[in-house]
Amino acid sequence: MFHNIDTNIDIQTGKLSGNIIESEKHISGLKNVFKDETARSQMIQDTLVYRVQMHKAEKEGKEGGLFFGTSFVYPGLVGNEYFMTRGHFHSKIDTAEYYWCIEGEGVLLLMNEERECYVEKMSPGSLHYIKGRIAHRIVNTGNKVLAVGACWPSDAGHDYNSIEKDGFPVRLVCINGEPALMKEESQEGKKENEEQNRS
Ligand SMILES: O=P(O)(O)OC[C@H]1O[C@](O)(CO)[C@@H](O)[C@@H]1O
Ligand SMILES: [Fe+2]
Repeated sequence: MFHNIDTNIDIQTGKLSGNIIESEKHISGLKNVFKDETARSQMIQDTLVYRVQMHKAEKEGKEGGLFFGTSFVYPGLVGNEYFMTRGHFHSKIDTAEYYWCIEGEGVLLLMNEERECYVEKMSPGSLHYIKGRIAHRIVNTGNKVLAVGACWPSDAGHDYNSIEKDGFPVRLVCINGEPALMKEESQEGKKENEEQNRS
């Protein structure tokens, strides 16, 4: 009658234990993700930037299944840019995802296929519905771990290619100890500037 539970979540910290899969991203695995690649390459390469824990779900990768996990983004900077996840669109582009902040302070950076960005503040209890066709990246702007729960269709997949190619045009940087949004110059703006410099 009673079904055995194979996994538990610590609801204070988001930590999963039991039947789980864990992965870690260190500074060494985040080449070209941050703006200041020189700063990244000069850091201690095994510095942990984020860890993801996921429940090993039965219908892994199959239509109809769900994934559930917690991402832990550690506090830190690469140059003046806050530690963050790589960010991705879903391979099955229309699939959505829920995020909720468990502890810490941060920003959810969102981007549509036209590379237009918007942000949502993350603080304990904030709930974030990420619609399909929206790339998402978690940024830790605080000084302790940022733990974020997530639930998404298990056949959604991760598309990192478009992010690797062009990145997000908005970055979260630390200016005078405070988080600030830094917008990358648009291609048109760049061209205009180059033309002005030439004349
Ligand atoms: O895959 P990224 O962009 O490195 O983000 C970290 C993780 O956060 C999640 O969105 C939720 O845990 C995973 O799908 C993803 O692997
Ligand atoms: Fe996702």
